[in-house]
Amino acid sequence: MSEQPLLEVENLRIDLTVGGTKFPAVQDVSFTIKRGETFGLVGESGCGKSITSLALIGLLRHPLSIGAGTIRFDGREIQALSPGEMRKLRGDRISMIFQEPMTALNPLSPIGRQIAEMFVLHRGATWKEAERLSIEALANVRVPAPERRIKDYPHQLSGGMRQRVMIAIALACEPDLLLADEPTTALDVTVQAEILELIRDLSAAKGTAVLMISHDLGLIANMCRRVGVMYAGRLVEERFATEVFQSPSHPYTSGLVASLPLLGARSKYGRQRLKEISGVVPPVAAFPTGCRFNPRCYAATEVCGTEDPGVTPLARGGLVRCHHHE
Ligand SMILES: Nc1ncnc2c1ncn2[C@@H]1O[C@H](COP(=O)(O)OP(=O)(O)OP(=O)(O)O)[C@@H](O)[C@H]1O
Repeated sequence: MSEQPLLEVENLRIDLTVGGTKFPAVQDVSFTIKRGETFGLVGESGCGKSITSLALIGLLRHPLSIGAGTIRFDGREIQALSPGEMRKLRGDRISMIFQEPMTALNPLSPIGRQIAEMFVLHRGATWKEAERLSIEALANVRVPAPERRIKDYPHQLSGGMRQRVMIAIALACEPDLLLADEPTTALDVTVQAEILELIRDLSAAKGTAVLMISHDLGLIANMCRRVGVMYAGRLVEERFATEVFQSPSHPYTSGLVASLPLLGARSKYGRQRLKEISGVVPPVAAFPTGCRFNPRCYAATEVCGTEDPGVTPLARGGLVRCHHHE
């Protein structure tokens, strides 16, 4: 395993332009992902997880843009890549799966053809070879009778099967990094578990690094080695997944832990089970001064409303952004 991280995000800022004014929707976000590592971004809706992942693959569009910071993939700065190089990177080395596969699949094309296209376009396979490879790819994502299924159109499949097809397409070219943004949110619980297991097994078998995004800390902690907790565009804590549960440092993380059905009782701050964090994530243009979590924080003092806490490294690795962390 090479020492250099596969992905390095350094002080990323993403601006949201509204009426000529730029607001930092994401600010000072830094994290790294090593080859083969699973890293999760967690936080409530609107914290900036999705736009962070879009920035990594050059897919931010107006009114959003990268305002500052660097993103390096395998040592290369992605902001310096031409649109053509970026497209190639997306097809060959970084791929994505989303919450709703229907938006990514072509409704008018049989699924076998859509998988085969990946092998033809990115691997130079002939259509004949590509058909064989697509049957293999469907078998790998545990789709039964793949030689018959390749002729199906997306609407003929269940949500879980469509997500398997998306995973087959995403992993067809054996990418180094898979971005998975809420890949199971639209599925029912049993199917959700199967899909997560599939992502975990396939990425482990191929050594694919995964950036998993979810609002569900339980899911992220189960799937990922390290976890970044985002709140209002900032990374407020970054830890090994196991430590997030055992000793959350940021009150927001503690709130997320306390709101989990089975683990709530263990949280340092939330003794009650299923304790909710009161309030909502503010809109980008109304982020509070000081610590952005301070209006919702039970531990907030005067300084939290006036001064940005900055980042503190934690003794056992990781970091926290809080004036009163423990
Ligand atoms: N195209 C856009 N135009 C205006 N604001 C946007 C746009 N896309 C995202 N935002 C805003 O940027 C912030 C971060 O959005 P983002 O989608 O990254 O959040 P998230 O944490 O992934 O939540 P979700 O799970 O709901 O997608 C939100 O306040 C959102 O409203």
